[in-house]
Amino acid sequence: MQAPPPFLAADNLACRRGERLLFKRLSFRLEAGAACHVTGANGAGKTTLIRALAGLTTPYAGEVRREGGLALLEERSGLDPDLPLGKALAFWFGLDGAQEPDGIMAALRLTDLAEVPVRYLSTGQKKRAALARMVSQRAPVWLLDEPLSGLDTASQGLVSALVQDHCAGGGIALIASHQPLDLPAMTSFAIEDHAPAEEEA
Ligand SMILES: Nc1ncnc2c1ncn2[C@@H]1O[C@H](COP(=O)(O)OP(=O)(O)OP(=O)(O)O)[C@@H](O)[C@H]1O
Repeated sequence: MQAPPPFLAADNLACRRGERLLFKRLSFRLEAGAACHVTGANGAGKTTLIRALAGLTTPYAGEVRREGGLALLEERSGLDPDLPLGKALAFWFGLDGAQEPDGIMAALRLTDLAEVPVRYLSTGQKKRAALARMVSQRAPVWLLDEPLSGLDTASQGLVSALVQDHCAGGGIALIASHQPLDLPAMTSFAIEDHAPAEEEA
């Protein structure tokens, strides 16, 4: 039986951190093939939104609904710092049942780094490794928190191409980034547009 088409929806979402209400009345629905860019200044609540969408934090109000598996790219990659990159990724590729681990390594320009311990990798190299892990999960719904940070221009282009391919194949991508993104047919919203009035915050 064919899987139902993926979607990701937020209905009237509100999230707090500590005493502060970060955003409220945030609603959207992303269908198969959609890419959405969430912008916002440091501390505006992008990570909080991503974590709520991933089900890692309980929203203060509202609901998240989703059809389809989820892959999350966040600051922590989960890669063992003491293992060579190839082995650290192979652990996750095994769990994820990745079909083409060599192809994923090559696509993210990691092949030549396979023997380098994860802790020696540069920030950008670690980010590309985390992206490889995410791609290997073959989940239709991608949540990416600051995927461009630490990447040079060429690698930023790589991320855009990956997301574009994913969406062209019927996937969904929600990308939180304070950096500009250039993807065709991408929607976007600023998290500040959902900030509560000062007396509510
Ligand atoms: N455990 C906590 N208790 C209270 N406030 C917190 C907690 N964690 C984060 N915050 C605050 O919540 C706000 C939103 O944080 P969040 O990480 O979602 O922002 P962000 O938009 O992702 O920022 P950045 O672009 O800097 O990563 C920040 O002002 C932060 O200081």
